[in-house]
Amino acid sequence: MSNVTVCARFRPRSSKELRDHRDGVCVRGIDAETFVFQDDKEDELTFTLDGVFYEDAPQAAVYEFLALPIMRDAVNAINGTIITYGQTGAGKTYSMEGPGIQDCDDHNKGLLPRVVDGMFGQISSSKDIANYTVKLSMVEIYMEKVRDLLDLSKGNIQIKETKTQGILLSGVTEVPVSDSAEALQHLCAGLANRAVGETQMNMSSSRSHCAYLFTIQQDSVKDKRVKTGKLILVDLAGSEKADKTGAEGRVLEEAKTINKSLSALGNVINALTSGSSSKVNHIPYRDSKLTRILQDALGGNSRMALLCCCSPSTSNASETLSTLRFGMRAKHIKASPRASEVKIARSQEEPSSVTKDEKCGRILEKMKERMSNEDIKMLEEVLIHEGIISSLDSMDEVETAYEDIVSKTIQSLQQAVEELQLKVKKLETEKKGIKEKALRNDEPGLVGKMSSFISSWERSVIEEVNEE
Ligand SMILES: Nc1ncnc2c1ncn2[C@@H]1O[C@H](COP(=O)(O)OP(=O)(O)OP(=O)(O)O)[C@@H](O)[C@H]1O
Repeated sequence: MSNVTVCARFRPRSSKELRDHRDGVCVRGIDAETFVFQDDKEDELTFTLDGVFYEDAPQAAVYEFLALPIMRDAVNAINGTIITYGQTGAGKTYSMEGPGIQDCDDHNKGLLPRVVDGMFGQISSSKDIANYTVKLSMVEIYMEKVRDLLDLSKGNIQIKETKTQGILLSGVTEVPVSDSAEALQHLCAGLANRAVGETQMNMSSSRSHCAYLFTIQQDSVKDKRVKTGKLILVDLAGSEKADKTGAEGRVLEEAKTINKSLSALGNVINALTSGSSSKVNHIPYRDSKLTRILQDALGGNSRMALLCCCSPSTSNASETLSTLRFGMRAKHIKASPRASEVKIARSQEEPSSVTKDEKCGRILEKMKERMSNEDIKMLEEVLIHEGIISSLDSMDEVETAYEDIVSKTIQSLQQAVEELQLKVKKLETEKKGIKEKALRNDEPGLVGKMSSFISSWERSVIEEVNEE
């Protein structure tokens, strides 16, 4: 089990911060992993993360430590996710993209162009062992809608889940890219589309999440085996609290939606890190589009790196502290990424004797064995009503949704048992108290009456617990 890599990056102070808070720096570096942070009350807190990058850290250092190992694994079919998190203006986009995607000098290039260069570099040095196909998608999540940045006509991409491929963006544009220059060109086009959308919708990129998705498929030259790695880079919306932005009307609604999706991310991380291993812990991935897209990454089947971007200025100390706390929490997620399922290339595959209809039929049969027709109908209605699925076209969806319902049911039953156990404990304490009181009163016959009353009461409670 390897943990998520969590790093902090402090940008240089902006001219405004230098002007307004000349000496106000809330961070003192100790070494490459540890720093001391001074909060609003001037209390000193020591943080140790996997890495910390101070204001003079070059972009290359962030890439080599945080992204390079994940990129290498993705080319070897181990899924990876790299996320930048932090308040608006903390350096997320600078870290992710640099000052620009194309035509940027080598020194300032951000993680994204470096990942693209590194990925195609590695692919070209592995050409004798496998043929690679890389596909690129780019989406923006704004007000809980997923927009295709490579085709603006697709304004509401649906998220689906399949057993074999995990989370999928249904119908999203996937452009094949054969080298670094081609990939960067599409990324630039996507970013230009993002800017067009911003103007059309009168919004700012700091209020939406942007995800860059690479699918890297390798067909082994030797045995025609096919492996696929997914690499997702996410530049999150600003994490500042809605009330701090002083926003009103629609902008306030946007801020609340961003906060909702980022707190959904926090809740997922909390659920992943606080659940006892003996319990089936419900993870609320479905609470936001962001957590749903990141489900595979957060759920463990992916390597993950989180860059907590921070301002070093005292004026931003409280936001910086909440960014760092988020990072500390994420550090406790346990990840156990595995290489994607290996399958034989289609041309070599045995012709499948099972048609899709037959497969669906078998799944339905299996479900019918466990449930009555009425139950199945009710389940369908619940799934549609709860928005878990919109129709029952895909059997994969039905299966997943069924598992989701089962897991939710187990969780609520566990909760009910816990509540009943507490109730029993409370009643036992009360019983003890009543017994003691009766003994103290020492009335002939009363103790006998009380204890037979308590015994029958006890029996009825135990029966109630057993029934529930
Ligand atoms: N490490 C750094 N070195 C130099 N300049 C930086 C660094 N990080 C950020 N900056 C500068 O700080 C400003 C804000 O950074 P950036 O736009 O990346 O913030 P952000 O977190 O992406 O904000 P938003 O949420 O609005 O997108 C930019 O002018 C950027 O060039």
